[in-house]
Formats: sequence, C-alpha cells, structure tokens
Amino acid sequence: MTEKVALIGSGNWGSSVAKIIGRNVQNFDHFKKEVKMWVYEEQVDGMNLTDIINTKHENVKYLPGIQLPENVVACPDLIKTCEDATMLVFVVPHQFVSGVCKQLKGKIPANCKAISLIKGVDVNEDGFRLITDMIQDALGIRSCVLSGANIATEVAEERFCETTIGYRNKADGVLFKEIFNTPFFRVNIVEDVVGVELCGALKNIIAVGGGLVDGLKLGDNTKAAIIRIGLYEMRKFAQMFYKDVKDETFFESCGVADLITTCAGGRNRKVAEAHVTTGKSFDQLEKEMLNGQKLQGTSTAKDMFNILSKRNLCHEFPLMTAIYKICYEDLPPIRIVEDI
Ligand SMILES: NC(=O)c1ccc[n+]([C@@H]2O[C@H](COP(=O)([O-])OP(=O)(O)OC[C@H]3O[C@@H](n4cnc5c(N)ncnc54)[C@H](O)[C@@H]3O)[C@@H](O)[C@H]2O)c1
Ligand SMILES: O=P(O)(O)OC[C@H](O)CO
Repeated sequence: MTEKVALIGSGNWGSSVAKIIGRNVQNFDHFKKEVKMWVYEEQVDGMNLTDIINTKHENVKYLPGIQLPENVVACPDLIKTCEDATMLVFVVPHQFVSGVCKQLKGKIPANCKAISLIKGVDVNEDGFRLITDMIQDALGIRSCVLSGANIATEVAEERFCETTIGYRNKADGVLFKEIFNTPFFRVNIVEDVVGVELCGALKNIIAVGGGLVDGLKLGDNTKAAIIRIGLYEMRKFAQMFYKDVKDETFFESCGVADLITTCAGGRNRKVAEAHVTTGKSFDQLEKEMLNGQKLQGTSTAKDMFNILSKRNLCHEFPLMTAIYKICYEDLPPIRIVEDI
C-alpha cells in the first residue's frame, strides 16, 4: 500500500523533522513524495509564513538557515493537510493538541496511523492523559510516540544523535522508523509507548531545574545531582501511574540521554537560568527570548503538581514539587537544593 505522510506542526522541531521526512520518503517506493506540513499561519515581514516556506523552502521564523526539501509543502489549512494522509506526525506544543484533534475529528481517512513527537501530557479534572491516548480517543486511530535527546537545531544541522520510537503495534513502529531514521538520526524502536512518552513530558520539568541551578551558579556537581534525582522521580512517577512502564526505557535516548541534553542546551534550561539571573517571570522571558517558540516545562510542572497534590504525593517527589513552587509560588530558587 502507498503511504502518504502529513506533518501537523511547523515550529522548531516540526521544521527540523520535515527536512528528514521530506528526504526519507524519496528513498522508498511505498511513500507518496509530497509531504504536506500544517502551518499555524502568521505574518513574517508582511508575508504569510506558508508563502515564505513554499518559495524559499526555509522556515525563516522557527528554523532559520536550514533548507527544507521542495517536496515539503506548507499548508495553512489543517483539514486539507491531513485529508488524504495515511501517516500523521503530530508535532505541535502540547497545549494545542486538543484544538487540533477537535478540528480533525471525522475528517481523516479511517486507515490513518499517527505518531506524536510532543513532549507533554493532557490534563483534565480527573487527572492526566497521554497525548497518544488523546489522539487515539479523539480520532479513533493508533498512535506511536517519538522522543529523544534531540535539540531541533542540532538535528537540522545533521549532528549525530539517537531517538526512541515507542509502539503498541510493531508494524507501526517499523513503518514510522522508515520516515525518521538516517545515519545522523538513529532510531531505536521499543514496545513501551507510555514509558517513552512520560520520559519526554517529565524531562521538561527537570530541565527547568537544570536552568535554576545554572542561574544560581551552583556548578556541575549540583547539575548532576538534579539530573540523577530527576531521573529517579521520572521513573517513580511513570511506574506509580502505569505499572507496565519498563526500566530499560529510561536507558534509551528518550530517558537518561534526553535528560542530559535538555539540562545542558534546551530552551527550558535557558529560560529558567534567566529567571534566576533577571528575576523576570517565565511568561515574560518566553516572549522575550524564544521568538514565538513555546516553553513546555513550567506548565507541565504545574500539571504534575496538581496531580500529585490531589493524591497527597508531593512529599514523594520533592524535586518536581520544588520546581513547581519556584515557578508559580515565588519560592526562592535556592530551595531547589534545600528541599530535595
Ligand atoms: N524544539 C526542540 O528542540 C524540540 C525537540 C524535541 C521535541 N520537541 C517537542 O516538539 C513539540 C513542538 O515543539 P516545536 O519546538 O516544534 O514548537 P515551537 O515551540 O518551536 O513553536 C511553537 C509552534 O506553535 C505554533 N502555534 C502557536 N499558536 C498556536 C495555536 N494556537 N495552535 C497551534 N499552533 C500554534 C507556532 O506557529 C509554532 O509553530 C513540543 O512538544 C516540544 O516539546 C521540541
Ligand atoms: O528546548 P527544550 O527544553 O524544549 O528541549 C528540546 C528537546 O526536547 C531536547 O530533547
């Protein structure tokens, strides 16, 4: 069967993977060569971002300086982007997935499969839901997940790294690997969607912690302690809520490797460091420093705190709790090391 890939999202990571997918589909006969990419339309220097992408083949706002393959076609209409696709790649910040799914309901082919590249969870009154579950529930299609130590710009510059695909149905995992795997972006597939997805969501909270200790200039040993305790709390949280999450998943790229990279070079780290050194709020710094890109770590810290506090579990997760309180309750940043 011929597969057709559509990308839902075109930010920093969405544009970076567009480059890989656009090239990889040309290497196999069973993929259609055109890859549509949904762009949340905006004006850049008085022009539609979609028009700029389709003429310059560059996302000048979210991934400047990187050429995209010409078979990647930017489209401002979500339904038109997805209506004839058989493989959907979700790569929008997590706060927008619900709106996207509502628009797509009943508008996509029944034989579609999905993969989520999103690092976050969906929170509701009862608790939280994985983004892959949300996609499956909303659209009635199976969803894999991809997550790893993958700072978008480094991947776009083709510097070697690894990533992890979590699958429930192995054939889906193998098929999605074909559109992502390259010599510089090495994909490993594992049968643990929940573990891979929770690693990606929870590491964003710990990344904020990494930035706070950088802002406090506490040094490398302290950063390593935050990473170790963070990994411990991530595994504890995942296995407390989902007993089948595998220990091995935390040794994949999505686990310890992503935690290291995100605490060294990610946006959450950078903004959290600036919060300590400038005293400005996270919201203000997101606007000033990220040029439209979105922070995921602070909102995920809040979501997790709500879940833990409702269950009287905060004392079991002192690092995540301290990070939440520093972000939202004016707890002095130094408490990150005093409270753990
Ligand atoms: N950037 C990275 O290095 C990286 C790497 C791995 C995973 N991720 C994950 O990928 C996901 C997407 O992040 P990103 O870096 O591609 O995005 P981004 O933060 O660079 O960009 C924000 C995107 O959101 C879009 N947007 C703004 N308002 C919107 C709305 N109302 N509805 C829909 N879209 C809207 C913008 O047009 C833009 O494309 C996140 O979950 C992130 O954690 C990012
Ligand atoms: O820039 P961040 O903090 O959103 O992290 C980017 C990636 O998730 C790192 O793997």
